[in-house]
Amino acid sequence: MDNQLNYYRIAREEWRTFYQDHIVKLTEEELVNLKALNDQISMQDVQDVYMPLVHLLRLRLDTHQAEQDKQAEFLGIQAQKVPFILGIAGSVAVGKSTTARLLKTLLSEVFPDKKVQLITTDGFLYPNEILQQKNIMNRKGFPESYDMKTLLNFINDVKNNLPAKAPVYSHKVYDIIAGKFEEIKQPDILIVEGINVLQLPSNQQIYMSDFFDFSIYVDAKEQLIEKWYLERFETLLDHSMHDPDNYFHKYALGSRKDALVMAKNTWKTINLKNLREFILPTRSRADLILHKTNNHRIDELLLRKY
Ligand SMILES: Nc1ncnc2c1ncn2[C@@H]1O[C@H](COP(=O)(O)OP(=O)(O)O)[C@@H](O)[C@H]1O
Ligand SMILES: CC(C)(COP(=O)(O)O)[C@@H](O)C(=O)NCCC(=O)O
Repeated sequence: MDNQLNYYRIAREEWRTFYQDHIVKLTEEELVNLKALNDQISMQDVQDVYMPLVHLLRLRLDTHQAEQDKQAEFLGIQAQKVPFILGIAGSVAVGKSTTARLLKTLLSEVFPDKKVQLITTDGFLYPNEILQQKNIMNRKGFPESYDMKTLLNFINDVKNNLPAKAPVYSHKVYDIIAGKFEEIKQPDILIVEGINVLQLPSNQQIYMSDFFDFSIYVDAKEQLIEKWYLERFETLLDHSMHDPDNYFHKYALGSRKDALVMAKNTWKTINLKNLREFILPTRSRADLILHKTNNHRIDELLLRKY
C-alpha cells in the first residue's frame, strides 16, 4: 500500500480478537438464514471479520446520532433522526454487492429495531439507449456513464428523510429496468454500494462522500479480480442458458471459448482501465480498506486513524 501513514494496518488474526467478548453471537437460525442469502459467504469471515466490523459501526452510529442531537441543542431546534449512510467502493467484480448484502443482513440481525436499506449506484447508470446516443457504450462504469445529478439529489433526499426512489440496474438484462425502482423511506442506515461512491466528479459542487458517515473500499490484486469477473461471467452464462430475454443468452449458446475471449477483452479494455484510472485512486479516501486474497478470504484491514 503506497500511503499507510494515516491507516492502522491490521492483520485478520488481530482484527478477529477485537471486541469478541462484547459481540452478540448470531443464533444457529440466524446463521442458517445468512447462509441461505449467499452460500458463498464463509461463516468464519462473518465471525472473524464482519462481527467486529458491525461492532465498530455500532460505535460510529452512536457518535453520529449524538453529534446530530448536540448540534440541534446548539441551534435550539428539535433533534431529527438523520440516516447513517455507509458507502462501499471498489472495482467491478471485487465483491462489493456481496459485502453490502452481508452487512445489510448482519446489521438487521444485530439491530432489529433499525431499518437498514441498500442501494447500488448501478441504478444511476444511464440506460443503454442513452449510452448509445452519447456513443459511450464502451465506457459503462466510467464517471460520464452515471447520472450524477440524480444520484446526488437522491442521497440528499434520503439524508433529509424525504422518500426517495432509486432506479434499478440488472446485470442479466445488462441495462436499467424501465419503470422499476427501489423505494427508500426514512432508513436508520442506508448502504450505498458502487464503483463510483468515493469519486469526486469534476462538474459537481458536492460529492457523494460528503453524505457518508463511514466508507469501505473492497480491495484485491488485479489478477484475482479478473478471475472473479470471469467466474461471475460464466455463472451469468450458465443462468441464461434457457432464458432468451437474458443479455448473456446469445453468448451462452455459442462457443464458451469465444465468449471467454470476449469477456477477457471487456475486462482489459473497460473494467481494468476504469479500475486503474478512476476507482483505485479513491481507495485512500475510505475509512476502512478490506483487503481480500485467494477465494475472497479477507486477510488484512486498514482502518483510517483520523
Ligand atoms: N465473500 C465471497 N465469497 C465467495 N465469492 C464471492 C464473495 N464475494 C463475492 N463473490 C463472488 O465474486 C463475484 C463478484 O462479486 P460481486 O459481489 O458481484 O462483485 P461487485 O458487486 O463488486 O461487482 C461474484 O461471482 C460473487 O458471487
Ligand atoms: C455495471 C457495471 C459498470 C458495474 O459493475 P458492478 O460493480 O455492479 O459489478 C459493470 O458490471 C459493467 O457492466 N461494466 C461494463 C463492462 C462489462 O463488464 O460488460
